Amino acid sequence: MLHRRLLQLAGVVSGSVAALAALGILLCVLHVVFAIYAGAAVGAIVRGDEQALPQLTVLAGVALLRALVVQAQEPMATRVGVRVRVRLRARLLDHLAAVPAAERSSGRIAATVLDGVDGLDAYCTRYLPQLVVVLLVPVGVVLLVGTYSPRAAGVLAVAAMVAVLLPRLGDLRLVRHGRRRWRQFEELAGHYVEALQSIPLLRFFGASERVGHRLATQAEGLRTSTMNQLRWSLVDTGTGVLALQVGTALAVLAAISDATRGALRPAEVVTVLLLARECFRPVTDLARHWHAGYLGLTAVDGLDEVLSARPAVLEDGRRRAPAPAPSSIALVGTTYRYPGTDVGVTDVTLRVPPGETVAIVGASGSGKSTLVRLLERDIDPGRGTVLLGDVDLRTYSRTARSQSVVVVTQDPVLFAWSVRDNLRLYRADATDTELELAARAAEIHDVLLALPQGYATVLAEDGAQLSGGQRQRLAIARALVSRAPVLVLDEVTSALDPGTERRVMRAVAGWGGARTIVIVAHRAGACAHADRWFELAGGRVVAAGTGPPTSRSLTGAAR
Ligand SMILES: Nc1ncnc2c1ncn2[C@@H]1O[C@H](COP(=O)(O)OP(=O)(O)OP(=O)(O)O)[C@@H](O)[C@H]1O
Repeated sequence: MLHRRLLQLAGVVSGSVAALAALGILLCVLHVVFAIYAGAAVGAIVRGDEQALPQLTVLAGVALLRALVVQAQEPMATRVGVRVRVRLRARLLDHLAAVPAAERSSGRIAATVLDGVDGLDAYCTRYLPQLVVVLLVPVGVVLLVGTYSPRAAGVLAVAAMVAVLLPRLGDLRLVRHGRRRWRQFEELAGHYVEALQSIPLLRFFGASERVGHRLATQAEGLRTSTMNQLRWSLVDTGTGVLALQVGTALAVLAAISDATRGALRPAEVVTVLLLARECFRPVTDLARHWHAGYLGLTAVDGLDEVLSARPAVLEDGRRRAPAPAPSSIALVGTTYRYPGTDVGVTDVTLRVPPGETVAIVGASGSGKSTLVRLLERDIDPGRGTVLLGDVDLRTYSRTARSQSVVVVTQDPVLFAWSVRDNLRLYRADATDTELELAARAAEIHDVLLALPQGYATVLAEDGAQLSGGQRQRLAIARALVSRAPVLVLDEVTSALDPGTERRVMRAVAGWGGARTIVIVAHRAGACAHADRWFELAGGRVVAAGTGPPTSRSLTGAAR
């Protein structure tokens, strides 16, 4: 079954498929030559003819060649498969990078990027070349058998058509239901990942049993639909195999009856038998490859969904140099609405002069995080502009932007790398001394030293062996190591006690002498060093002032 969209997705190289098909056809030709010589050799042996020896030598040669072709087929298919997978995964990951984190589901994406792409590989490198072989070889073999026994050829032709076409009737149904099964699989994968990531939380709230039951019900649904699929698929394969066995038996019977009438030499019955097998071998191989490649067909919707996901920002900025330090950052008449809603931020204008520290305060849901997402260009404003160093943020390339603006959130991502490598995320060339200075400023140095291998300790996934406050301080140190002229700190001290919060933020303000700092905070301790402040409410700037935010604006924020 050909699927145009799947071929486009794989960017499948027709030359590679043709080469794989050519090897398949060559293998069949060798089988046919073997069948012809085997019949002749049997005849010669029965007659006691001295021709038997050269014919047996040819047979040995053909068998050797066949082994060589089989040896060449597998590595070639693997190479083409690797190309298809690498190319498609690169496209998928490129698209995913542009999709805002909030709109991604890790489990579903993992299912598509891993299993879906693997299925596509099997479809392109196994099923498609074999389809070409099936379209050509059985026809050729039937014509050849016709030169020995037209009746046997007639039987073979009918049986081959049944073996090829009958299962294809069920294929459409299989693919339709397979796509539904794939959806179930993606959803289950998504829920599994979500549950795995929150096991401690689920236990804490006593919800693990409930979630376990829900997953079990979903898994049972997937099992039922998989078994249904398998049943249909077995019927498919069964009809094909039946046609094949009956066809071979009838063809041989027809050849034997020709031989008894003297229309065929007895040894040639052996040739017809071997050729009949060769007529059906590509068909059984196709059925085998269909089952491997069928996953790719069912995953097409998931692959399409990732590739057609609308990127939140169009990355076409050409400015390659990061903004100079210090740089201003500003929002000018900026409005952003979340798709399908009327919430976000409205007509926000605020300017953070070079080297200044500005605090953004506001009640929960007032638009602070939305503003941060605009500053890091996770989203683009519907109206207005974000300016970095008086230049539109959109004109910076992704790399230049990430070297210019570093955002730290209250729940930072840490990698299962060594502490040192985590600290060097933004600057691979930072020296050990620079790492230590930043860690001391963020008051995390002693904690890191106390780890089993100090700074060389490899963190657990997402820094799981650290407390919330320690993770936040490590992320602050990491941001300090960077040379980004703008730091955006989004409630980065929410897990620290008031004393530590004050000290760390004082060190950050002192450290960032030439840096522009935007602090999003609910507490006075986090913004005690601010040069000016803005208060948001309902997505708009409702108050502003110089110095740290007033307790009134902070209390308003806490309301
Ligand atoms: N992905 C989203 N899709 C739709 N609406 C959203 C999304 N994220 C935020 N919102 C809405 O946009 C508004 C502003 O949210 P935002 O997260 O910016 O507030 P916030 O001030 O950062 O809140 P908090 O202090 O609780 O983090 C809220 O009404 C929120 O419900």
